[in-house]
Amino acid sequence: MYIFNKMKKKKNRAPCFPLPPGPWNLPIIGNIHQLAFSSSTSGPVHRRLAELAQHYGPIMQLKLGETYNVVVSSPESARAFLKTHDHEFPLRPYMPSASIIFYGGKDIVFSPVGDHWRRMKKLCTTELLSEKRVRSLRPVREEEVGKLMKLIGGEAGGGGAVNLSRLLFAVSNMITSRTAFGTIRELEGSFLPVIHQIVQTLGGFSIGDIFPSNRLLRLISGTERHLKKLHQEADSILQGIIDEHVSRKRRRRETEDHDMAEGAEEDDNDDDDLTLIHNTHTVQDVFVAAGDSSPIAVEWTMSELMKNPEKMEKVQREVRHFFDKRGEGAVVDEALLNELKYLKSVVKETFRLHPPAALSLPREGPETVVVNGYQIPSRTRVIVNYWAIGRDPSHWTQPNQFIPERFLDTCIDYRGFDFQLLPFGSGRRVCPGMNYGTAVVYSLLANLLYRFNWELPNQIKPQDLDMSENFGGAISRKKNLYLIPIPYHAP
Ligand code: HEM
Repeated sequence: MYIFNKMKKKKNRAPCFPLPPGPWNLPIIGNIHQLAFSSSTSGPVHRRLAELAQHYGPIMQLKLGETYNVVVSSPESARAFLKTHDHEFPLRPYMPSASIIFYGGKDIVFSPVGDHWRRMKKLCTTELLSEKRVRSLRPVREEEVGKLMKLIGGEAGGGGAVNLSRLLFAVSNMITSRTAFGTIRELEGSFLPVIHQIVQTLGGFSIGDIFPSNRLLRLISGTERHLKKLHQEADSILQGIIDEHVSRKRRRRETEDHDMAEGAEEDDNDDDDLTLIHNTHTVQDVFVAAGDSSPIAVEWTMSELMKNPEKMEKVQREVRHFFDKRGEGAVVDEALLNELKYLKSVVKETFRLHPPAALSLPREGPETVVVNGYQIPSRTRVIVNYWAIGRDPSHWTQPNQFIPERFLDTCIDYRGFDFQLLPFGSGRRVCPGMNYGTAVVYSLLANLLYRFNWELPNQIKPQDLDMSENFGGAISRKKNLYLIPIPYHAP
């Protein structure tokens, strides 16, 4: 509060407006202790922030180390920051972890809104990840998901449990690999663990990120060394893949030129080449953003369905009835999944309860801004708690219960226009990978539900399934989900 008050005295201010309310803070550490030791429920940061917001309100100030933060926790306040005042918060704060890992913040995620960001985002939304492009990648998804179903079918013979979490992460990265490089890379052993660790560091609450000016702290705590190592590993693997890809393309072009010189017809079917991008920043963004979020969404959906067997039965009935009409054991045709209303509601309900990105990445404005009657000083980090918004009791009845039916008679969607459901964010920094991410989620789920029945191992009762969360850039299950597949329409 002391420093916030000091900021109030600065010249560039709106003196008639108060700062947002917030808990009292200690010198140096600020409110870190309130995040570390909250009163009732213990748990990851997004839960603690939601708990504090119940006391201090949906626009709440927090000082964390050297940083000034405003946490936004209701649909109305999210609308104010992400729509009305969106343009006034164009910057990303300096976060040493992101700067080390993401090439000094030159990528889409960490660069400020400006010409460079606009060019990259346009490339993503209109070309690389557009609806048309995502549709054209359907055969890749269907093939990889098909392989996974065969693998699970093979395992099912033994009657044991499969580590569904691990399989989902692996297949999602296979799909991304083929999408990005046009080929499958052996990623599981080397690259995926590095990407996974990178995602975990991106919560924005590491010691280095809340004391950004204190390099000594980063050196003593070893975080700088750890981050540099992660960056070097990811960069050298990516560079190797990209170099190999570029030379493969060059060789192909030379062969084509040679063939044409010999009189053969030009093969203009460049769609065969699914390659998206040729620079390490963007490729790393794609792997970090795409790699974890889609499998996490499927992992949570399967967990909720296992916990709620009657919902599982209902969604399986819908998927099976729909595809069985097309012949027993039919191919799960992705193009038709849009017609499955209950499956769609199940996915929305999972995004509401378990948004893979529980908190937005922080943004800040160069000027002091007044939002909903509060003064937000320049350079304050604005963090939106998407997790808390999805459970806001003034918008959702029985907010902590898994009730997909609530979406059957509404047109509330997750595309960023309904502020009570923001798993992909909203406004200018909305997720450009939404079409790609949801296509993978629907394809995986429909197949898992159509082809297998599922049981919990070790006589675990549905109500006892552990739903603990990990905190990081994406909120996955703390413990891997193990399930026993029972073939139904197994391939
Ligand atoms: C289920 C899947 C996904 C979910 C739930 C998700 C969620 C999000 C959210 C909430 C944001 C905004 C974060 C904020 O407010 O600061 C975001 C941003 C972003 N996402 Fe996704 N995402 C998913 C899949 C993907 C995929 C597949 C890609 C790329 C292939 C992707 C690329 C990005 C990028 C580049 C940004 C940064 C945009 C910017 O800062 O301008 N996402 N995502």
